[in-house]
Amino acid sequence: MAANNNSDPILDEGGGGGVKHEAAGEAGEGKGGGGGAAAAAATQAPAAMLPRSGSRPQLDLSGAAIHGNLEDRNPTILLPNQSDDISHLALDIGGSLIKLVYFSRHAEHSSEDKRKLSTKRRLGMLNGGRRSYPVLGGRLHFVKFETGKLSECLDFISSKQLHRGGVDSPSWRSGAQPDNIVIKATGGGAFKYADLFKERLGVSLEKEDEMDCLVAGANFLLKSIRHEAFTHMDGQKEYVQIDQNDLFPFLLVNVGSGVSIIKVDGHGKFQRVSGTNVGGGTYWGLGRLMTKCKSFDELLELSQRGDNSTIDMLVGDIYGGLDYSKIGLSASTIASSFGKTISDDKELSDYRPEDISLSLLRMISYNIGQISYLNALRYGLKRIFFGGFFIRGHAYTMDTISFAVNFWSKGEAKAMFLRHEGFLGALGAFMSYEKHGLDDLRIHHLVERFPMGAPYISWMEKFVQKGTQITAPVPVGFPVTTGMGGFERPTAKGDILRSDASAALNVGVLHLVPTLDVFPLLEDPKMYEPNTIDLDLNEYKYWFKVLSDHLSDLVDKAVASEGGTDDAKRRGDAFAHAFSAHLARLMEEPAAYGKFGLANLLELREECLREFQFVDAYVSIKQRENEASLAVLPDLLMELDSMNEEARLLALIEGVLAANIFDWGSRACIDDFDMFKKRMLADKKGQPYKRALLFVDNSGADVVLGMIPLARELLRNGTEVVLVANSLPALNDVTANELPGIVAEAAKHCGILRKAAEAGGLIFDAMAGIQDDLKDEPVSVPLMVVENGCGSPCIDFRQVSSELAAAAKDADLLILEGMGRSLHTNLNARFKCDTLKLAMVKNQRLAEKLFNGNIYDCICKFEPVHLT
Ligand SMILES: CC(C)(COP(=O)(O)O)[C@@H](O)C(=O)NCCC(=O)O
Ligand SMILES: [Mn+2]
Repeated sequence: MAANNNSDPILDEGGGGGVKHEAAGEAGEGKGGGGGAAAAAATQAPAAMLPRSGSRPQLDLSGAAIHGNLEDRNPTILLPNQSDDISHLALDIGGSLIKLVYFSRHAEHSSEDKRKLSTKRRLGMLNGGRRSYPVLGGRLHFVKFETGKLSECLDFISSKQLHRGGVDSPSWRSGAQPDNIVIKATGGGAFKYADLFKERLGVSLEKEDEMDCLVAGANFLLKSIRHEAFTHMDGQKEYVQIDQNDLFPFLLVNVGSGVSIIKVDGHGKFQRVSGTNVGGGTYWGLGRLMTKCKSFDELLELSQRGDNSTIDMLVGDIYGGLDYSKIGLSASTIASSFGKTISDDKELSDYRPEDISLSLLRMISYNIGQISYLNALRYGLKRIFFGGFFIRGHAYTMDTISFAVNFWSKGEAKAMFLRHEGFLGALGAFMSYEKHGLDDLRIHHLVERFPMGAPYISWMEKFVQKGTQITAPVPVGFPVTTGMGGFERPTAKGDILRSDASAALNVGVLHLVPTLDVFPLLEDPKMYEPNTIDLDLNEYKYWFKVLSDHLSDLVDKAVASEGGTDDAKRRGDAFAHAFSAHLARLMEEPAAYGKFGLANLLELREECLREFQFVDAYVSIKQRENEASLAVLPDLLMELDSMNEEARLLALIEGVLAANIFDWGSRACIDDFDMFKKRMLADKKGQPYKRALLFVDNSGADVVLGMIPLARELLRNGTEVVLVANSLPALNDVTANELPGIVAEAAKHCGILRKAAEAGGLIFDAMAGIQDDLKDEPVSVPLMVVENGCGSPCIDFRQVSSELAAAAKDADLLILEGMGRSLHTNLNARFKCDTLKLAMVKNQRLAEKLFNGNIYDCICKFEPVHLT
């Protein structure tokens, strides 16, 4: 074991073997050992600040100027000399693997039509008359290659022109030659392969210190990604909520080819306190010699069928099958790794490769766990984060390390793992660019997506090549024999190595969306959890079945929405495969993509459709239903107007529920209508709500005959109404783009709606001439439309559009409608203003589970603030 001295051998080449590159979110099998010279001499590096050196590609800030009002929260910054599509690439070239992190710019070029501009102005978002401009918006991609296959990596960079700012950059289009391009790189390979990069790509590698990068990467992940760190004990993965104010100090253990142990005290403040030369490279190297395995993952896979008791000398072997309980050791505890082989009269070939692999894995994992714990003890640290590609998301490895930390610390210290385990160094190198744009990012600006399409080859090529192979394997169970001091066999669930397709899917693409905000009316954003029910394995199984059962119908609709062409059919097929693979992967390991609730699952389906270029699967169905509903709206409005106020309010609420598919025979399982009525009609007569945000759900009857008449009633009472709709299509939900057209049609039959829509800038003709002058008093309170920032049937209030956040500032009533927004999510969410949740329960199981009720029951849940 390496101690904390300067004599650790420097580990470098871990060897290659195995298959091609792997990209986050694409099919591809990761092979090879851990990262570079991380276990190099355990020098007592002084606390260091991460250096920031300038190099290209970077933002060209020359001539930068703020336009508009200097007091704006997000003032427009114009960079006249900056090309639109910038891209950064950073590398961590380790002994076994090359890790790439690259950024692609995807600025939101959303059209700023008259309606949007008018709404933004009314919401106070356009002080100074210019819209705010996202200074940074784009995607962070994570890709890895084997160091032994460096030329594949170079081909990848070259094919995507990552070294020149991406395929979309103007310099690439104009065929300009790169001159003096510098790419940030860390790991030993940054030195070793510098000439090759210059020769093949014409770029210089600017070396960044490996430890600096590891720490910067880990700190970024722990600060910015909600579900990054998790514990793994006895097969159970549990995500840990990191308190930003109580993160430091911690111990960071990076298990690459070798192991670095770093005490982290803050951003840029750390000390490499130890290391060990017994790491991933050791496991892979010894394993390869002893088993003839061709790849790291093959070796790891072998271990899962292994029985180490044929090789390791156990306490029971020494004590005649008994525990040595006086010192807390069970009979199954390993007394001496490989100890049994000394007394056997056997050759290497007499041992099963499976058993050898498991003995090796246990020996090395325990050793890493133990050394880490001793260093934690040395500095009084309770939290140890493990990273590096040795871990490989492998459940048994994590369980073994956790066991060692827990066992030796008697439960005092906690082992935690990072989902982006292998990318710490590359991320840190990325962050060493002078302008990487990540500094100001907050958790709510990042959305992780799990695309199936590869960045390397197009999804179409991939599916043509791989066809139905893109499925996840069926998990296999192992006997559980956990005992005092250890467990004999791999017991962790999900310890099956994922197949080619799914292994790559643990880390998604990080979308950086600076326009997202936390909804300001959330009572306690830190405690907020959007999902109403926790998906345990049974719930997962149930919803997987629901989604699988709906899949072929959805594919039919999606294909029809694109004209039923051959291309659409192929994409439909590919979508079905991809989504099924996601489901299979999650079924195998529900926590694979982070903490994943029903809302995430429903959103994944929509994202997957979008990935396969289905813009709006329900487009024609929505249109048909809108037209049919608009045709009966005048009669409904007439009927409502003939009622007294009290009867009308009841009819309106019932109408919303009915249109959300209401069965008249059903009962209300939560019925706060009287309380709502009291507030609306009796309590504060003459004191109407100032502004109501109505979160609308489905197209057709739901919005036209349900929510719009309810909005009209509020407007009639003098309440400003903001209709909040999806930014992107999801099922048959109405979108913010579609709503103004629907409102304009509805307004043809109703003066209240017309005046309010004019005042809110939804109808322009009648406003011609006075539109741009806000000094003119509108004749009615306004009716506005804002997008919610979502493309899902549910809503996560931690990440909403800045438009919605602005609209919320003056709101004193929220109405959440539909199952997705008020039942699957937000049923238990508390807000800072009165809230009405309206939904029809369209699922028997949920009705029973949540309310002991029945399908088609309704909820009308009113939560006035003064009662909370
Ligand atoms: C499909 C939905 C998520 C759509 O959300 P909604 O429009 O109801 O808000 C929801 O209606 C639902 O979960 N329905 C149950 C589907 C089923 O049990 O088959
Ligand atoms: Mn819906």
